[in-house]
Amino acid sequence: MKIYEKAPAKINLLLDVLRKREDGFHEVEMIMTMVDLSDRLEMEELQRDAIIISSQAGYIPLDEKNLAFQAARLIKERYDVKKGVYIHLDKKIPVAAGLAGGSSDAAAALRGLNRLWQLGIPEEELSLLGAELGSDVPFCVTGGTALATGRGEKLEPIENPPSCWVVLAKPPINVSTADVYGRFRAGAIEQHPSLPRMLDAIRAGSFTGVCEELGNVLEDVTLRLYPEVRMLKESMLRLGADGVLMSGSGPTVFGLVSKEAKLARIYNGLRGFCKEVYVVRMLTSPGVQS
Ligand SMILES: C[C@@](CO)(OP(=O)(O)O)[C@H](O)COP(=O)(O)OP(=O)(O)OC[C@H]1O[C@@H](n2ccc(N)nc2=O)[C@H](O)[C@@H]1O
Ligand SMILES: Nc1ncnc2c1ncn2[C@@H]1O[C@H](COP(=O)(O)OP(=O)(O)O)[C@@H](O)[C@H]1O
Repeated sequence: MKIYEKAPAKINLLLDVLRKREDGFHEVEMIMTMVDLSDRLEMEELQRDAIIISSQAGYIPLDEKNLAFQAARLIKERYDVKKGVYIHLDKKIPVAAGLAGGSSDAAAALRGLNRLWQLGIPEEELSLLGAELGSDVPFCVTGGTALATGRGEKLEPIENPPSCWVVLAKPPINVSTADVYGRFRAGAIEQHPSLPRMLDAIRAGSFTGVCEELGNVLEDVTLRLYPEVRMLKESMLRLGADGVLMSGSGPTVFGLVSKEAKLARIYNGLRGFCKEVYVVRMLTSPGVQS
């Protein structure tokens, strides 16, 4: 039997870092939501005890470093599954981009293998398993829109933000999440984003409010290291995006746009100097709906 599972990219509408913890991770407050730019996983049961990963993308690991491999190994070990699986990853999400592509693949593998092997694992338990693979994996398991705290694994579902267009642009640099957190200095942040105001804007369904409250303290590190990310933000705003922010640790910049008529100008303007530009919708169907 073959099954398919979609693995959408996430964006952080708000990302605040509160402090560094004893375990080396950072305590965060984030508002995360999904966008309609997705990898697709094809999963097929193998009678022999093996995990085999393939992908059309030449630039990701296909061995045990692959997060989908790690998800399959974890679920097999934890639920004593003797069968194997062949997973093909059709990658569309740019890698090491701040869009949680690897984490979403891991989450999709957990959801898919739960179905393929008929394990009946409840979503909360899948989410806990996901936390063993990475801080962003639990959110990718549940999807929707959520307030994420702790190191990102504690989730509270919230209403979806007002639906809009999302323009994503990834400059040709690879950013390491560990490196960005490693360079982050809380004392250097002059103004933290306001979580209560962002939550109010989302609850009120105010697109303008959401655009005004966008904020990510990790920009302080990544924009200093890579001035081209700052330039990209400025260009997107100049071209007419309503609100602009870097996603996660970067380097992808996203622009929220309410009017379809503005998209061509923004896309064409960005494509003049940035090869990877995507125009997608915010994914507002799953999760809690206002
Ligand atoms: C910044 C964010 C925002 O959503 O996303 P990305 O830019 O990676 O997409 C996340 O916090 C990234 O989550 P994720 O990519 O799952 O990170 P993990 O694999 O758990 O951790 C990678 C490394 O980042 C650092 N890390 C991660 C999360 C956190 N709350 N504090 C940290 O200090 C640690 O050094 C850790 O070793
Ligand atoms: N299935 C996967 N897809 C993409 N990257 C993966 C995958 N499995 C492991 N990786 C590795 O994870 C790292 C981070 O990738 P990704 O999740 O795309 O970035 P980010 O956390 O910035 O959104 C990359 O260095 C990549 O080699």
